[in-house]
Amino acid sequence: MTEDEARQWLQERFDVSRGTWDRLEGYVAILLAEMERQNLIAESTRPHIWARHIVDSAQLIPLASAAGEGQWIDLGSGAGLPGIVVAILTDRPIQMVESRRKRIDFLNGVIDELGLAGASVFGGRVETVPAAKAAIISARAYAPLPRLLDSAIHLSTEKTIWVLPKGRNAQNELEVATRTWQGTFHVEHSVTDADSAIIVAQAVRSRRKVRG
Ligand SMILES: C[S@@+](CC[C@H](N)C(=O)[O-])C[C@H]1O[C@@H](n2cnc3c(N)ncnc32)[C@H](O)[C@@H]1O
Repeated sequence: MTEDEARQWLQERFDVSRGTWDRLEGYVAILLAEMERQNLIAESTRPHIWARHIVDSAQLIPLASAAGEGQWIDLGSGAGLPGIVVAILTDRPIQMVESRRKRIDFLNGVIDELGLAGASVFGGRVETVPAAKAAIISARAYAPLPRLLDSAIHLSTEKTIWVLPKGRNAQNELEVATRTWQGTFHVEHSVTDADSAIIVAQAVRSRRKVRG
């Protein structure tokens, strides 16, 4: 996908208004400027930021469209991917979880600068976020699936839709995870990278028996 195709994809999928384009472009500019201070995205992806990061994040939104009302929680948000993109393109309240101080400050700065009223940051480890009932949970390049589920199951209910972009390892990670986790899992193709996949899951629960 070229950068032009990426913008076109966004326009067609989200019917992006002028104000929303301004925010997306504002976010890209802030992110690239911050790269002088911290390494937020791989240097090699800089010229392809719209396809590799903005669309790569935005494609999660339609995959979670069946979710009920409630919060979207994004684990290990880092640069704000997909959290900030979701906050710009949807009205859903979103909480980004990030443990590194410099990244927490960056995310809060983006929220302030772009006026993203529905977005907030939990500065700390995912494992320490108070129990919640997220409508949607996302995690991009945060942790392998078994560890990801272990760390965040307390933020979910049976209704939560999990949207989890993965590289080539999606099928392997799924096989390992389903030894200890059950639920409805399926794998979607990524629109930005033929080799990548997105695991979409619901009704995730542990197979481990609770001892009486
Ligand atoms: C490889 S980066 C990916 C960032 C972003 N999601 C993206 O796709 O560009 C992983 C991020 O997860 C954060 N992280 C890792 N383990 C975490 C944990 N247990 N709790 C909160 N954040 C965590 C790291 O600080 C880092 O910013």
